[in-house]
Amino acid sequence: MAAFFSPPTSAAVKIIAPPRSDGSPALIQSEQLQCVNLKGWDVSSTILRGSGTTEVYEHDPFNPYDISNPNGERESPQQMVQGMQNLHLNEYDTSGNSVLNSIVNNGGVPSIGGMSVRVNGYYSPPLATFARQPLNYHLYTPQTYHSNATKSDNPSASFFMSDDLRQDLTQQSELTRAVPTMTMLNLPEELQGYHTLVPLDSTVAVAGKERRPNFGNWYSSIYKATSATDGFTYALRRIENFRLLHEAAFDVVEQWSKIRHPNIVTMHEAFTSRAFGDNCAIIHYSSRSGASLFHIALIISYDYHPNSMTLFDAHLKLSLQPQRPSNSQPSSSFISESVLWSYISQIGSAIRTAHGAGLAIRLIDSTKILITGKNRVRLGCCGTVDILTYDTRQDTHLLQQEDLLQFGRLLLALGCNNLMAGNNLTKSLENMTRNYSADLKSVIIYLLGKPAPHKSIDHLFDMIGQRLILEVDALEFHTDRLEGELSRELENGRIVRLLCKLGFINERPEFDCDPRWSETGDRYVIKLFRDYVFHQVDESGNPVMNLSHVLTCINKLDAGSEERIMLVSRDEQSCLVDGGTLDNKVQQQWSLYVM
Ligand SMILES: Nc1ncnc2c1ncn2[C@@H]1O[C@H](COP(=O)(O)OP(=O)(O)OP(=O)(O)O)[C@@H](O)[C@H]1O
Repeated sequence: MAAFFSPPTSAAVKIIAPPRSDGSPALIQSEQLQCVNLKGWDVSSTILRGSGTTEVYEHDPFNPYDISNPNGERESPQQMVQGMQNLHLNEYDTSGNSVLNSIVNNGGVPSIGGMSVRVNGYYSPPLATFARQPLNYHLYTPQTYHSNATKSDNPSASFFMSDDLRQDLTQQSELTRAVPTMTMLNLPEELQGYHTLVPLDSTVAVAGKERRPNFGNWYSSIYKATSATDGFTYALRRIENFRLLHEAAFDVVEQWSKIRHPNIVTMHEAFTSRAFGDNCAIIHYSSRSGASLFHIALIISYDYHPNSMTLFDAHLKLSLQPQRPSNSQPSSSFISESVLWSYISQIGSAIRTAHGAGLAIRLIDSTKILITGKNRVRLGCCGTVDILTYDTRQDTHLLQQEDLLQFGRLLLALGCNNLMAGNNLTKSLENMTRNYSADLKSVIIYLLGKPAPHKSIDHLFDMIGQRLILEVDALEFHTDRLEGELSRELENGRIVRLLCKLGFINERPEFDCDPRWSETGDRYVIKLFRDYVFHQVDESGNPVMNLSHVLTCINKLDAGSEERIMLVSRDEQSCLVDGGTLDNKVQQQWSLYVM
């Protein structure tokens, strides 16, 4: 609990009566005090102002913050400042002098980070348990990232993460929690510890649609599934009618699952299953039982990246569509050079890691590379071909050379916006010359060159070093942006915590009949504050639903703003002006009843 909620703040409680109609300070009579029913207030530090200022100290034995003695006597301001000597307002300051220094430097008025803070006896010696006060926590985190959202467009927008990021994250979270619909029948309920299977491939989801082998000669499909073991969501690739002749084919799983790379979709495990009841019977040979008939599927589990799309879908699909009428929008457009360089460095880096581990990707294809964020790509099914072709083992060096060729073909297809670009190399390279730099063309020519001992992915990185610097810069800008977004959410977390505290305190049903509860003391002010924030009405009596007002009020409350607000009782018979002390009241009430 303590990790989530902040300790008391140091602002003093101050109640100031509204001025008279002629502007002169109000005189508070004892009858008026009765009218707002001060019984039960924490008045130990209450200052009532007006002509003939009255100070009232009433000891509350149940209030841990009340520092007055039972006779109602309290410390003088000098004693209070002396009490401060034991304090560290900044809990991270180990010098022991931070508060004293700030008092001295501010002419006797304590200040933190340039802001004056009012000090009362809450921090005096009898309450040593409240000595550590991380007040910095209550200061605003300034926005560090300047987004396009301007306050004038929508004042509350600056409090929240940007719309595009929120939309992305919401969609991802929604897709992660998606459950199968009625049209997704015939899926196993349980599959070796995975459940709630949802097809990710449209060809599986649409029943009766004609299918073609889509993974070499195999039929493949992919499902989102939840693991019963760890509760995480995974992508299960299913290769239909797979014949596992050697258990050793799965050895490669161990190698691939160890590879953690930001541009490789991590493999977790592989197994065979009959749960799908694959409709082609196959012969399964086992040395112990001999040949047998099984309907078996190979299942490989990978990290699930919600809302991802393949490079093919993103860039090449439209180019395959029949020509549209001339007056319609162009069906495809060329990828910008910077995006292509970004793909080169990301995919190149993934290949480099795999080759460094003695592995080969073996399938660098636009339909198997996922875009999982803005220009963020990941190789999607590393290791699957290794399992499928275990029986026809090949030299790793040759396979790695083949990776480079496939990489070159992919770049050519993306650059020419044509899946078949590799079929006419000369024309495709001419195309590239027209649209892209000579450097890019050289990279593609290098990758498409004949396999040779010196040809390697490392050499490719020697060629593109300069471009990598730009990629690193772009990544760092992106990190800055995300950190900026995160700092906004930090503020929102703070607001939610405060709202939770208000919710816990306001109108607790168990005290409903107790007049000393919500209609008295700090609770009453907190209740009126809640009305002030949420239940205002306009001149026509319609509710004011102004989110900015709510956020501003809650932020001011949390920061202990000195601003004074008029709180009016529901019967409009009494009103209070609170001078920025609500944060203490909320904290005290919260601590009294919850901690
Ligand atoms: N690990 C994954 N996490 C999340 N989604 C994935 C993952 N792997 C694939 N997908 C999604 O599943 C869909 C189908 O993937 P698949 O590999 O079958 O490619 P495809 O586009 O259907 O190609 P093909 O025409 O060869 O079937 C793709 O749109 C892809 O975005």
